Amino acid sequence: MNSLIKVENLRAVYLVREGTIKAADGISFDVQENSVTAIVGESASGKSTIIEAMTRTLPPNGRLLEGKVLYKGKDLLALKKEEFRRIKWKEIALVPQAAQQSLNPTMKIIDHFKDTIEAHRINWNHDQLIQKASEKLEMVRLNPDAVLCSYPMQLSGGMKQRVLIALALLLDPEVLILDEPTSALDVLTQAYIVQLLKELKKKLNITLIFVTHDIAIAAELADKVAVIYAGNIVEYNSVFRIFKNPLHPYTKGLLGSIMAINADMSKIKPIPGAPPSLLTPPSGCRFHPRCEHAMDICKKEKPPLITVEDGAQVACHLYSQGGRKDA
Ligand SMILES: Nc1ncnc2c1ncn2[C@@H]1O[C@H](COP(=O)(O)OP(=O)(O)OP(=O)(O)O)[C@@H](O)[C@H]1O
Repeated sequence: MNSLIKVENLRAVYLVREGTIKAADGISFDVQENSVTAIVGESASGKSTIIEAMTRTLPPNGRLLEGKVLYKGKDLLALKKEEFRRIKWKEIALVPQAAQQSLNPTMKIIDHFKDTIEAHRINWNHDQLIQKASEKLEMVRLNPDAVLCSYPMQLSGGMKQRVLIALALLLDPEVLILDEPTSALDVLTQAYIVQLLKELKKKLNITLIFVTHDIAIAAELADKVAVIYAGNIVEYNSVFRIFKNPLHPYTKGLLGSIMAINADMSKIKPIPGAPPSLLTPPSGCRFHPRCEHAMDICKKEKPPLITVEDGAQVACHLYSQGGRKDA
């Protein structure tokens, strides 16, 4: 498989009254063609910032300090606005976090499809639009006859999320990026959306990148998982190895916390402490204050993301300094 997207040293911050929030601090990862990549981490770890920086959708107080997002050899972050607009949606589509709220309550669903083609200067006539919109709605198992003439408030949360996925698929993108596609949905609807994304991936041979705070959803859907902690990727590994043989102490902690849902409560092993403030993150490895294996070097030097075995990548001095690897 080829690398379709290569993210290199992405650094993004937010300017706030108190200072600078270092939300994405040197993010690098490759996305293979036709693969599913999950970006996983706790709330406020910087997952959305990575997606927003990659898709040039940072809010007004966000600043991209450096980095590249290479897509088919072009740096998306260096493209002129017009050139980027041509790629966005037609080749790379985004369903942002909480996008359901972006559906205009006064517009029928058909008008949202119409707006999308107008925004991207596509000249379909009304019949073509209905045909394409219906095709995409059927793909997400919605009845076009009922949905196209509905207002958003007439649809459930799960239906709205499926409408958003259908809208994102309208121009047949090669890459679909979804930020928390299952949050704010009940457990059964979450499972339904995950199943649907699996089917779409198979049917359309599309490349998926999605953000979730739920590692169980990543396990279900992803081929590769990027584990984020406090604005850094601490581990980038195949989903199989993340679960079978996680490398980073933080990944192990995350896995310990999902055990609690499925198994014996006495096996809960929460990670001690709390995630740091990204205004004043810890020196060296940002995880060191919570890590039971922290060494002197961890307080001083940020560990680089290194490739260890079978393409697995980890940012931890236990691996880069030849220390204990059985942490
Ligand atoms: N517009 C903003 N202005 C200031 N700080 C922000 C802004 N957006 C995000 N942040 C801060 O940046 C950090 C990373 O936020 P981000 O939304 O990327 O995390 P996340 O992992 O996606 O969280 P969640 O799962 O809760 O959505 C957090 O500390 C957050 O409070």
